[in-house]
Amino acid sequence: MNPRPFSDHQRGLFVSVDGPGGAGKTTIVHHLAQMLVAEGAHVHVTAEPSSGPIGKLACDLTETVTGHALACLYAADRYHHVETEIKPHLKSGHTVISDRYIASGLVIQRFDGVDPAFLWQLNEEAEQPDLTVILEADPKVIAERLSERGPHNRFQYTPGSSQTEVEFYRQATETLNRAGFEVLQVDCSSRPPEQSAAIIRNQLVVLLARNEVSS
Ligand SMILES: Nc1ncnc2c1ncn2[C@@H]1O[C@H](COP(=O)(O)OP(=O)(O)OP(=O)(O)O)[C@@H](O)[C@H]1O
Ligand SMILES: Cc1cn([C@H]2C[C@H](O)[C@@H](COP(=O)(O)O)O2)c(=O)[nH]c1=O
Repeated sequence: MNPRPFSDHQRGLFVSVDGPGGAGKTTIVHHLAQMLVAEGAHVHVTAEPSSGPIGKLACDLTETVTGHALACLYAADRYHHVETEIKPHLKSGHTVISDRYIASGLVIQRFDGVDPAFLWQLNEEAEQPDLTVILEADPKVIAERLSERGPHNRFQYTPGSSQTEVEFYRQATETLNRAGFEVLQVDCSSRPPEQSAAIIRNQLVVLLARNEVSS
């Protein structure tokens, strides 16, 4: 068994982490990055909305623009993010971890009533991650985490939003599975974030081993 599985690969792995508001995406991404760096990986942590021009615009407009227009803006940011930040880092051997990616695009704009089929059409040509992580959690647990931490955006203010979002993520996961994405569902209701990160890390080791066998 290779003791430093992440240290000697030409192209890095692309991992996305999505899930309902307050599930723990940012916290788990932080632990995962620390874990991979400790094992010799070059890691680039990124997020959506991206820090690029379209991401900044989307961020500025999220409270005032709704529905299809906002969905298009987030999808545009995603395609630009892939070309200008994600692919260049993958090419230089970084493992890229994105805090939110396609699954968020399939879920969040549904709160504004956008049809999931439209959201899929907008997003289906974006780069497929090597691993798409979907955090799952009991809606009651994440509603409590959200109220302790405080909501980050208008989608998290509505009572019952956690319950609705968990269901939207379930449907998005089905769509991604049907489209052939490598999806890992991690229930983070009662696990400490370090353990959720370790589950993701272990799946990446499996993927690296699989890639070695097939190359
Ligand atoms: N087991 C756990 N796993 C992850 N986060 C947890 C856990 N228990 C408590 N938390 C806390 O939940 C809160 C929400 O976490 P975080 O901000 O990482 O979520 P998020 O999914 O990135 O949220 P958002 O969608 O609003 O960006 C944080 O205060 C975090 O410390
Ligand atoms: C990727 C994506 C993001 N959003 C919105 C939702 C929030 O306003 C921010 C994300 O901030 P957080 O701290 O990670 O919760 O971006 C969106 O509406 N649609 C998307 O596809």
